[in-house]
Amino acid sequence: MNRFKHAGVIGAGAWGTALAQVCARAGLAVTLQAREPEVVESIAARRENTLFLPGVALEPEIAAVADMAGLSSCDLILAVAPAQHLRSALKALAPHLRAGTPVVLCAKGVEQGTLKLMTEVAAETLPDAPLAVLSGPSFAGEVARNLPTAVTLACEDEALGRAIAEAIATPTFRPYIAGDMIGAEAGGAVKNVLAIACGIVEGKGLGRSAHAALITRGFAELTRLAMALGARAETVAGLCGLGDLVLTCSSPQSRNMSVGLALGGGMTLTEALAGKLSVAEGVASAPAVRDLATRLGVEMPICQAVAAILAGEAQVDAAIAGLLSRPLKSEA
Ligand SMILES: NC(=O)c1ccc[n+]([C@@H]2O[C@H](COP(=O)([O-])OP(=O)(O)OC[C@H]3O[C@@H](n4cnc5c(N)ncnc54)[C@H](O)[C@@H]3O)[C@@H](O)[C@H]2O)c1
Ligand SMILES: O=P(O)(O)OC[C@H](O)CO
Repeated sequence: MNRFKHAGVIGAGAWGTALAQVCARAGLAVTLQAREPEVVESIAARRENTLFLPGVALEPEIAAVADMAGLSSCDLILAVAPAQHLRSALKALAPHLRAGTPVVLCAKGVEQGTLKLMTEVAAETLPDAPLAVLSGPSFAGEVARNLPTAVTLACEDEALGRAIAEAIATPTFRPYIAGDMIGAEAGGAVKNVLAIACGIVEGKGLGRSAHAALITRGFAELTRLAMALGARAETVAGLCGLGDLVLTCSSPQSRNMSVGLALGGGMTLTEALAGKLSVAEGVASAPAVRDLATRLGVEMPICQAVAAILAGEAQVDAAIAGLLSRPLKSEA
């Protein structure tokens, strides 16, 4: 029997809307909180999120609300606001959260300034809420259309992790349970920065060999940072780390890879982001990942190069030359 009956989803971007679809298909009542009035209106009037997930017919169980107060009767919350806005979203939720309600963190990023992971942000804003992390290779459009997807559902409380996974699983959406929340969130945050690098490689036409080298050496960076943060190696080798890195570095469907493609093709960052409503988390997380690596003494040359390019401190060609001319070293 499902322990949960009513899911509240914070953030009606593409991923929040896709996860609302998953929860509805899993048999839960769903309230989707949207920041934009036009999203609430389009879902109510047309059963479609015309702003962030156009063309997908939404399940009848999904109700959209503007105010966090609309989530007060939910017994499970999925927090899907972008990483840089998670703190303000959870602060707004706090007065309406029922005691003991688990909060599943679904954003992939590191908070700028504080350099905090999403679990740290949530622990500060909702100190009493049980937390879990949902992360893995999953394009919103594919999940919303019911294509097969597997993700990591990480929770320190194994029984709670299992209960959440059972509540949201469907025949096409398969959460694998893990105990390592840090590994799950570190993988998702760093892969976005690496996807920008992969986009640059593609945009510059550097070839499949360079692409494979970048994914592999990028994974080494991701693993080093995650381990320094306290993650377990087997978590980052799973769906939320390696799996998501492979997906995001392999398809222009990725917003992060698209930014890299534009930069590699000669656009400035401003040009690459112009007119985009959707979020490319790696752009905001790159400087935070770089600063976190410096603080922890972790070598992350690819992420550092991406941060320097995004900040206008390095040109693309010079950054690539810099990476290729690093002293030869042991692969391990
Ligand atoms: N789209 C995907 O395929 C996908 C898949 C997995 C994880 N994610 C992650 O989910 C998170 C949300 O991404 P998305 O794709 O749903 O977003 P999106 O790009 O589709 O939409 C942008 C979102 O940002 C919100 N937003 C903009 N300004 C804001 C502000 N000032 N305060 C609060 N919210 C604001 C909007 O309301 C909207 O929900 C990100 O961390 C992303 O990495 C996305
Ligand atoms: O479109 P992106 O680059 O934000 O990637 C979406 C998901 O994180 C892929 O798992």
